[in-house]
Amino acid sequence: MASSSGGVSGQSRWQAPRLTRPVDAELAVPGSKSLTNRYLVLAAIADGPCVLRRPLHSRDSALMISALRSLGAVIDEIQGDGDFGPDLRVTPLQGDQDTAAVRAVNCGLAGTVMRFVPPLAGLVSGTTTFDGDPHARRRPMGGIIDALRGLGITVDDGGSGCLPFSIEGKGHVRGGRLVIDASASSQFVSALLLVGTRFSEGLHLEHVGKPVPSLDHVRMTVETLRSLGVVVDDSVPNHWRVSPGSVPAFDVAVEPDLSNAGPFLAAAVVTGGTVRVRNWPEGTTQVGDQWRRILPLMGATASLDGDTLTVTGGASISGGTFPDTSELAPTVAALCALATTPSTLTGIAHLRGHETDRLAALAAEINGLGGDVEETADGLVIRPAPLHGGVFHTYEDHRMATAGAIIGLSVDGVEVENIGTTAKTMPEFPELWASLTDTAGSAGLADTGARA
Ligand SMILES: O=C(O)C1=C[C@@H](OP(=O)(O)O)[C@@H](O)[C@H](O)C1
Ligand SMILES: C=C(OP(=O)(O)O)C(=O)O
Repeated sequence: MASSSGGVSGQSRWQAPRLTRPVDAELAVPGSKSLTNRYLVLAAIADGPCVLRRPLHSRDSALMISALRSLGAVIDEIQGDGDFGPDLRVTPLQGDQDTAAVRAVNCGLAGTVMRFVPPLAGLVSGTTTFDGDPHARRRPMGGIIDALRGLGITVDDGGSGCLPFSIEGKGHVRGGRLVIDASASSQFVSALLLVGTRFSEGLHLEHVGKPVPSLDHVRMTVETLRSLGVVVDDSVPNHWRVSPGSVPAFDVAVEPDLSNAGPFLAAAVVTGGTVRVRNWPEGTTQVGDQWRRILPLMGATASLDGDTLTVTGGASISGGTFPDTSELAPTVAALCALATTPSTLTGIAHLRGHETDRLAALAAEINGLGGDVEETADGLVIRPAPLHGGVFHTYEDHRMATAGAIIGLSVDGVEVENIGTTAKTMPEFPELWASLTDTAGSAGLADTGARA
């Protein structure tokens, strides 16, 4: 298990395994980042101790655990049956924190920590400071800072609208009606909904502005709350009403991270092979379930038999139009860079505020390997072009690193900078990728003749 909450690792280069034969592999992937960090926040405000089974253990979950501990939650590792680390028992925040102490939260580069924890800190008496990695200071935070002020919580951000900032919690929040602009990140909405039931008047949140991106993640928040008995009304677009109440103690199994299954499924598409992912949920709110729809558009087949998703690549990769791919976009873009026909990715302007400006990064790195990628106002146009080897820079972005690995499967000599950045949500990536690529016999960098 990797649970480092420290800084990012060094900028070493990793030779992406190059394959000339189809993969044939079966694997399980670690728990969902989005579900793990939602359940952790909800457990911290629950009525009694909660258990998370098969949670994610990664930098983002470790940062969330540290943040919740600093606010007063007790989080213990307990024995479980997962392949990727222990289960977690969470004893919620008590009302008796030391209000004189200043608590410091390191958000790293985790959107879920920098957006989900501040509203929770507003419910705790005393000062909490928030900061993160250098790039975290450039990620959008305005919706959260404005919301906290709208809720009567004092925030000192030095006028920046970004990290770092400090919050003076009063130990209670009245709540009620609140209007925000969540066009930069769905996480602004999720953050407020997650704790809204603990506001004495609940929460009536309204979004005004350009559309909320990554709406699947808001639906995940709403369904997660409902599954625990919290009453949420989302029947009117851009309005969410959370009834005042409490979160009953819970014991949940965390689904595998279906977004992080993407690069492995992509390996089947790139090599014309087959990849089976175990423990695929029958019903889920994860955006990664979209792989079952997206990969067939690229010429693959995808079938869910019991709890195993099987993807088999076709004779070549077809490009297409891919709207609103959210956090799947870097994986989709990597596949499009290897496709035989052009592709357009739309509805992802907000990716400029992710771990890095993902539109600029994908265009620069794919073009650096000879690709033909153009940035548009809200996405990318990717045209077929013969790719060559080179360094694929990753900008501390786990999904850039996995995008480089996907391209490296069929392009000689791709070196991915800082593969360790995958520890943000999947520290096991290099080892799982090695086991996957071994199934086809890694052909080495000098080999030629891959299908794609
Ligand atoms: O709530 C969540 O767990 C997430 C919401 C999305 O954020 P944005 O709305 O900022 O894209 C997504 O991209 C991120 O990876 C996880
Ligand atoms: C955008 C992402 O992460 P974060 O939760 O840090 O926003 C992501 O994982 O693709």
